[in-house]
Amino acid sequence: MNNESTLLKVSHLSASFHTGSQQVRAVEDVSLEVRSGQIVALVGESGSGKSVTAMSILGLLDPPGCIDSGDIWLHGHNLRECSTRQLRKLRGTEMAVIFQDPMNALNPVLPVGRQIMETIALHRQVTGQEAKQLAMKQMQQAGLNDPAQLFSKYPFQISGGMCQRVMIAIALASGASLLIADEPTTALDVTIQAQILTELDRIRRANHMGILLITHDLGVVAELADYVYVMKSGRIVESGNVFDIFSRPVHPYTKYLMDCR
Ligand SMILES: Nc1ncnc2c1ncn2[C@@H]1O[C@H](COP(=O)(O)OP(=O)(O)OP(=O)(O)O)[C@@H](O)[C@H]1O
Ligand code: NI
Repeated sequence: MNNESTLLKVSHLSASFHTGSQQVRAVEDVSLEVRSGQIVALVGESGSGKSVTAMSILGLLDPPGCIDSGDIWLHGHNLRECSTRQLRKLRGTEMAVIFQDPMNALNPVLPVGRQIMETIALHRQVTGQEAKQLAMKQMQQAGLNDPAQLFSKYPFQISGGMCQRVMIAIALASGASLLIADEPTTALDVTIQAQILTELDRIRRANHMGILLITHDLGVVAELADYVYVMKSGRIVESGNVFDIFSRPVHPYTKYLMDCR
């Protein structure tokens, strides 16, 4: 996996929240890399800055949050120099995101099949009929076995696990090479969690996607991740390939995390 190309490179990223006269640093000098086909885990206690890191990469960190310094490169794009409009375009084509709460991430008043079709129509010249066929194909790819039946359902009519699969289908339909998954299974039933994670593992192999996986669950990290970054109080305190991190954690905080398993 070492000779895979670097997809995402974050260097010396700092971000903070400005409220009144106060400035609170949420992310401090974070550097990380994701390669094609790799699952890279970002772990750490609640409030350590994992989501702020993810939102910064996605260009979705809204005021009072802001990036103070650092560089974010995706493919050849310097994301820090992109306009809001360019970033939105990249989110539909180069990078995709799935969140903890898939039901809220979807548009509540649009059938799920349409939402996948819209993504397809964004960057492919296809007829409505072709877009529909492609959407159904992506649904199948994301493990939704009866796409024809699901196509016209609204998000509230299907389960959380299915909503997350729809989000995955949208990510696949976008052709994104980077997927950012922020606690993608936390809100789901335990059995469904495993299925969704297996799905992520499968699509990174099949589609050669790079995945930045934010999770609290070290069991998941051990099973899926190739590389791990450990965050504490906004900083990366340890990183390494998953085998090294688990067999000989160096930083006391990493040891502590391991003991909490
Ligand atoms: N909307 C906000 N306003 C002010 N400060 C915020 C806001 N969101 C986050 N922060 C600050 O940023 C820090 C990092 O938050 P972040 O959401 O990245 O943590 P996290 O590692 O994702 O935690 P969790 O595991 O609970 O999701 C928080 O401790 C908090 O101080
Ligand atoms: Ni978070």
